[in-house]
Amino acid sequence: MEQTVLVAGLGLIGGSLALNIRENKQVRLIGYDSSYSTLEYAKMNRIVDEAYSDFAEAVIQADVCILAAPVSVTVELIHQLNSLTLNKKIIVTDVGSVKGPIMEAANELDSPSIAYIGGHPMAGSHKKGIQAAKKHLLENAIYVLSPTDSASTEDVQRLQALLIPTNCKFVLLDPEEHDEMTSVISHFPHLIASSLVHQARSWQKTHPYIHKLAAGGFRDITRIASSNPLMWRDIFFQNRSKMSRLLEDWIQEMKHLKELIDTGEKTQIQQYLEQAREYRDGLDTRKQGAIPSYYDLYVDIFDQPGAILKVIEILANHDISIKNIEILEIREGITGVLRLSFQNKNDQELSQAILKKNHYDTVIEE
Ligand SMILES: NC(=O)C1=CN([C@@H]2O[C@H](COP(=O)(O)OP(=O)(O)OC[C@H]3O[C@@H](n4cnc5c(N)ncnc54)[C@H](O)[C@@H]3O)[C@@H](O)[C@H]2O)C=CC1
Ligand SMILES: O=C(O)C(=O)Cc1ccc(O)cc1
Repeated sequence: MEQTVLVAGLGLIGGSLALNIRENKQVRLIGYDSSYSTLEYAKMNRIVDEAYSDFAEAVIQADVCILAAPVSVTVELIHQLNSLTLNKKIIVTDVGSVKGPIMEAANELDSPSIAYIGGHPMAGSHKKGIQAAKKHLLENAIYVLSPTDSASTEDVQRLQALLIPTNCKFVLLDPEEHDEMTSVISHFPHLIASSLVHQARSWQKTHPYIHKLAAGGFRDITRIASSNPLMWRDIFFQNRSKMSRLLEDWIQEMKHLKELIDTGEKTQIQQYLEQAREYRDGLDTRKQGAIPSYYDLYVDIFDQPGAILKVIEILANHDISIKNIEILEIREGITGVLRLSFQNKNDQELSQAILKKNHYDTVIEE
């Protein structure tokens, strides 16, 4: 049976979902966005069958609607749904990073035609827009679903069936629980990453070359500070009370650390670091969470012109796609290390075997 699926908001996440859903030949895929250039891109690249700049016109045709706009816009679109006359049943879901305000609006929907299922794929990237959309973006990621009372088990199963090509893993969660957890492991770390960058930036006035010294650690911990500022501003304010509470806790924690440093409490500082290391090492880094983890392979290379290109070329010749490349500790005249990240274990192990055959020293950290 053919069904019409609407993706409302064709950016990084909406576009990536569309690239998966269009695999299903039983689906007529339509898109809505406020940006004409996005709609044009989606049509030209056959990401959607039809493109609309009017939400109402698009949604009345849909059997399933995926709201993939910023969280505050998603709330507005849900309010808009309440003023429309829908003459057939529709499953509505969203992908918003904060669930509270969205589910509040969804619970106020009074049309009996709407089955609302909150959603949040726990993967993404620092990029934005449809040009950054990728079919494999959500591979192995946790996909949180929060069905309202308006949605039956069959509705949830229908939505899951539509999202099968993404290869994500579904988890049912209460919205409040979701927002508390994501505030800790996703939203708050973004604020801290940005604050660390600001700290380095202000020290640059004293030490103009400070950025040249920034090694792997600083780059790792601040990677997410390169994310989309508009989206994160929206997330912080939509999850404002939880962010404020975490900031309060953090300030107390920093005061405590300052005291330990000022009074020379070496044992306590060491314990603090040991406890953090133990917990961090215990996290299953191979399973995708809010921060996608990749399968890394470390390759020793010599600092010669073209050394990096050679490694990439070898893997490209075997059609292996590298998700991230980082150069660690390259110094003139000595061996350097290349960290290659892959999307899955198979690519990681295959690359190791191929590079070994080509006489490279490689390591996979367990
Ligand atoms: N970026 C990420 O890593 C993740 C984002 N999310 C959530 O996904 C949602 C979308 O985020 P992204 O795709 O990253 O953002 P994006 O900026 O790439 O895409 C947002 C899209 O919504 C459109 N849009 C904005 N205002 C609109 C309006 N009034 N009407 C119609 N369309 C409008 C934009 O033109 C754009 O195409 C957000 O709610 C975000 O919280 C969820 C998981 C990961
Ligand atoms: O790229 C990263 O590290 C992310 O943090 C991606 C991300 C961004 C927003 C979400 O709601 C979920 C995941």
